[in-house]
Amino acid sequence: MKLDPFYLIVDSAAWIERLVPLGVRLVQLRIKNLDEDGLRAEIRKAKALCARHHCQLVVNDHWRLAIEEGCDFVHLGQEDLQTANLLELQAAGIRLGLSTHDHAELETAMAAGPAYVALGPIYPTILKKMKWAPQGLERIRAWKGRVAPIPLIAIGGLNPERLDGVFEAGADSAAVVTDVTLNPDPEARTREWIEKTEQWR
Ligand SMILES: Cc1ncc(COP(=O)(O)OP(=O)(O)O)c(N)n1
Ligand SMILES: Cc1nc(C(=O)O)sc1CCOP(=O)(O)O
Ligand SMILES: [Mg+2]
Repeated sequence: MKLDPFYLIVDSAAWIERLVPLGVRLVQLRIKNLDEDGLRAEIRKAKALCARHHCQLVVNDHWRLAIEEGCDFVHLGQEDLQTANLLELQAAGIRLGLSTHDHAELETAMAAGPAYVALGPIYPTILKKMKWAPQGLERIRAWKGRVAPIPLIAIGGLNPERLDGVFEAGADSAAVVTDVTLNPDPEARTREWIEKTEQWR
């Protein structure tokens, strides 16, 4: 499976409405702290927008709502994996993206039959506190050897200047939050990411 090399992660359908029409082809809806009705409405809106703009939607964490809303891709971390029902996800035909941060997590992820594996944080991230030190580019190379032909996503502290290194080390896609959403001009930054990743598309 080929994934787009630019993987945008946002925390609302409003962001999707704003940025996906610019040509984003892979987006994750990552919402924390919203009640079930609110989440369902966000997922529904995101799904409709993504369908309209030919963009692959990945729902973070909320796998049961993703099934109920007819979504086809879910991202789970290792803690999420402990409570998710993989058989239910499989029966619903949902593809699974999984986070990894060390070798033990990589073994767990590979055993779950993922559609992609994410490795992070490659560089320091300001989005959330993490217990792992930055992985660095060599770690991408090591992960690639274990994960291929399953796509490998790099995440954490990425920006357009860091993309050459990340892709040369073997990542298939680069995931980003704050470099776009905290940028003074998110639309211009999104266009920059799309252009910069064109050579790997
Ligand atoms: C592409 C991608 N990679 C990693 C993560 C992190 O997932 P997780 O460890 O479950 O942490 P939260 O994002 O849920 O805080 C991700 N969401 N996407
Ligand atoms: C959500 C997330 N997961 C990570 C992991 O390593 O699993 S790093 C990360 C934050 C990514 O945000 P930014 O692009 O702003 O650094
Ligand atoms: Mg999670």
